[in-house]
Amino acid sequence: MTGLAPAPAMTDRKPGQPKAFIRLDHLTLDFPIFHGGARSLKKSLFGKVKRPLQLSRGSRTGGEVRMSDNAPGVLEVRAISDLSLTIRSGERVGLVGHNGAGKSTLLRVLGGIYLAQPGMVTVRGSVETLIDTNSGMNPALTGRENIYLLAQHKALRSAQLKQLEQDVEAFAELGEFMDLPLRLYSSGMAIRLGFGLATAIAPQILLMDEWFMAGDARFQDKARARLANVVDGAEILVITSHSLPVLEEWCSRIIWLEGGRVKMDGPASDVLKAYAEAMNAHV
Ligand SMILES: Nc1ncnc2c1ncn2[C@@H]1O[C@H](COP(=O)(O)OP(=O)(O)OP(=O)(O)O)[C@@H](O)[C@H]1O
Repeated sequence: MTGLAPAPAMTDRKPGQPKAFIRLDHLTLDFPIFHGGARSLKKSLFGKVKRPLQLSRGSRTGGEVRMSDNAPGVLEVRAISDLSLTIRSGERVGLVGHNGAGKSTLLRVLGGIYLAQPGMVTVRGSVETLIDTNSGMNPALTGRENIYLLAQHKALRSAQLKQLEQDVEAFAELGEFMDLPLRLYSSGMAIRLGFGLATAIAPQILLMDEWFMAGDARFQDKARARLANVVDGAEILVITSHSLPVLEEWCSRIIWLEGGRVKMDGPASDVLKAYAEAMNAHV
């Protein structure tokens, strides 16, 4: 079946380009809580104690709910807290942690979607962020026109454009819908195209959320084969997942986050073992 063919080894690397590199220095990221009932929310969260509670610290859900240091009276969720780490070319990194530990937020910071507040983020190399299969696509355009859009964005030459078009068309298997506007696609069809586009060109740094793999069972098999090819072509992989087998298979290093901080960072086998033990102890 044509759709099972892996992605071509197309990369966006230029000759002489330096190796990919990620460094975070003392990164903190707070989300202010803007809510109609913020006053009553504040009362119920903080009213029962004399000084502000660090509500979520040590618990297994969410970041720390706190009063803002900068905006008096404003509540915020501290999703990332004073985080420092370095990821080098060749590393395959998995992020684990409880719900609300900060995994997706960290991925978005690395992808430039969220800006660091205090702290410094250095990301060297081209980045592809596989978080949402719809991102970067224009629903008013046809599938084929969306392929041209990507080619334009990546400044591909015409031979590369042809290769990209053939590859995505074979993968997505959309038939005549390839020449119809995206807004007419079912969600599964849009995922096929979005996934095909997002995994057509291997970046230096690949950031991936586990939700990106969602889809029907047959599509998942195809997607895995294709993804493996793109991961091989990338210098750095950072993936968030709750699936330990997925992390075991894909990652050499695991960073375990808890309340926006690093709880453990090391070889995948060591960290996953400790993490699984901690999870079992909480059941
Ligand atoms: N856009 C946002 N606005 C406000 N708070 C947010 C936002 N995104 C995340 N948060 C908060 O930041 C904290 C970290 O969330 P994040 O989505 O990074 O966690 P996660 O580790 O990816 O969780 P999960 O495993 O449940 O997907 C949570 O407490 C969450 O409530």
